[in-house]
Amino acid sequence: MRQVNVGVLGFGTVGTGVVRILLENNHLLKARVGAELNLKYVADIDTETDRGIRLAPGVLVNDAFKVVTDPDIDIVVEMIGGEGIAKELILKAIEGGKQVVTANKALIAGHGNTIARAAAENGVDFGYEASVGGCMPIIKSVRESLVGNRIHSMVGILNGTCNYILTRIAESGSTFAEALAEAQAEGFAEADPTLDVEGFDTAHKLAILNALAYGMEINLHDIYVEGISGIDPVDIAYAGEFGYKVKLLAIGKDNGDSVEARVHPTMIPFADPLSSVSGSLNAVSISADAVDRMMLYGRGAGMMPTGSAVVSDIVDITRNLLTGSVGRIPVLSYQPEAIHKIPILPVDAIHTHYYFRFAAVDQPGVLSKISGILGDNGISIRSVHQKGRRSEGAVPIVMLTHRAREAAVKRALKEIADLDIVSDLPVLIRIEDENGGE
Ligand SMILES: NC(=O)C1=CN([C@@H]2O[C@H](COP(=O)(O)OP(=O)(O)OC[C@H]3O[C@@H](n4cnc5c(N)ncnc54)[C@H](OP(=O)(O)O)[C@@H]3O)[C@@H](O)[C@H]2O)C=CC1
Ligand SMILES: N[C@@H](CC=O)C(=O)O
Ligand code: NA
Repeated sequence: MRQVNVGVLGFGTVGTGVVRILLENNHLLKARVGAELNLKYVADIDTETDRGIRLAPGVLVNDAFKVVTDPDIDIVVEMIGGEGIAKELILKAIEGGKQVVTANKALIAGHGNTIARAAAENGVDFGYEASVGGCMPIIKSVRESLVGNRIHSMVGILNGTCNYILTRIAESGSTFAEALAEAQAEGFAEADPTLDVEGFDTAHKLAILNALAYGMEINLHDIYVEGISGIDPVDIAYAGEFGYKVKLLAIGKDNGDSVEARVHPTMIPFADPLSSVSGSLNAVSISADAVDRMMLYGRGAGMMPTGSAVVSDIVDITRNLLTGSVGRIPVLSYQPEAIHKIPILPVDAIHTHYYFRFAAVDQPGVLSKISGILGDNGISIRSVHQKGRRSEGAVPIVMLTHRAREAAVKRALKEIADLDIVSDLPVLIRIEDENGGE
């Protein structure tokens, strides 16, 4: 039986999950793959910490470069993270003709075009299923299962940490800080958790999905990103009164000549299946011409779910090695010469529904002034709700709108914020609701 030598770089949360699956399910993998997946090296700068796994003598090393330059290594599994040494190691491995697997979405979102070109030039496979949606086979679905479809849109919950935090605030009354600390303790969060809570991790994943779905170069720079750190629990509570949940969504849509790409807290109706995705779970709803709608759901973060996706790439690549079919599936889903720069629609040009909350002085005429400004900017109000007094002298006024253009909304909110009768900056949360009226 052929032996395929695997070297794992980084023995942290995900690296440990990968090693556990490779060792504990070794017989199962052998029976399914028809090859021996031999864990030749695990490299980590910390070789002292006990990860609860017994490795054979000589397997644990502290120099990742020793692994990528070892002529016997067939597959390098980069589990270090970040855009520094990880990029150097991956490119060195590819240039040395090794197959590479990673879960590093920050690196792919920032340098995926270069890495994909290097992989094609060197005739190697580059697997990154774990980089989006953890264990959910979203990369495989877009690249392979939906290959015959024109994809209209992808709307997803792609960050386990944010979804965990929003769920804990809504359902257990936890504070933001408590919920984040729990997510970190579970191993969901990035080494720098601002990547999670400010929406950048979700944007990394959306940049990857848009490239795969639309044949565009990976473009992180033009994605509109707003995280959850500014979310006030009161808006989560009001959302519930209107039949909405607040989720951090990644939204990618084909608009013909351009692509919509945005990440922001969004209100979605209880009837939308995404609204019941809780905790660290992820889900993506895809709309495409042949399949109509398809949804994927599963654990988006954590040691074993993410490890599962990494092992699926190791196995795909091993099968390609065994059958001489490396390079069968283009790294970025399209043939390199068919990948183009496609513009991302500026967020000011989008049309959607909105939730606003104003802190207004409790006096006659306030409502008519606010609604007058909205009307002058062509924004049609769906409903208005005056809530109980929240702070001394200020009354929360909550409004839901029909579909409006973002540029007009921002202009109107600026005019309203400048009124003497309005204290605090108005709160804006976008709504994705097919039944929200035109
Ligand atoms: N955690 C999750 O649920 C998910 C993570 N990912 C991605 O997976 C990757 C790994 O994440 P995660 O496992 O959480 O991160 P961890 O921080 O838990 O693991 C990274 C490991 O790499 C080690 N390391 C750092 N520098 C080197 C080096 N030069 N050589 C060898 N080892 C090194 C770190 O050691 P030390 O701690 O001492 O610095 C640490 O043990 C990231 O790209 C992340 O974005 C993707 C999906 C889910
Ligand atoms: N930090 C990420 C890990 C998986 O990609 C998350 O919370 O989803
Ligand atoms: Na995945």
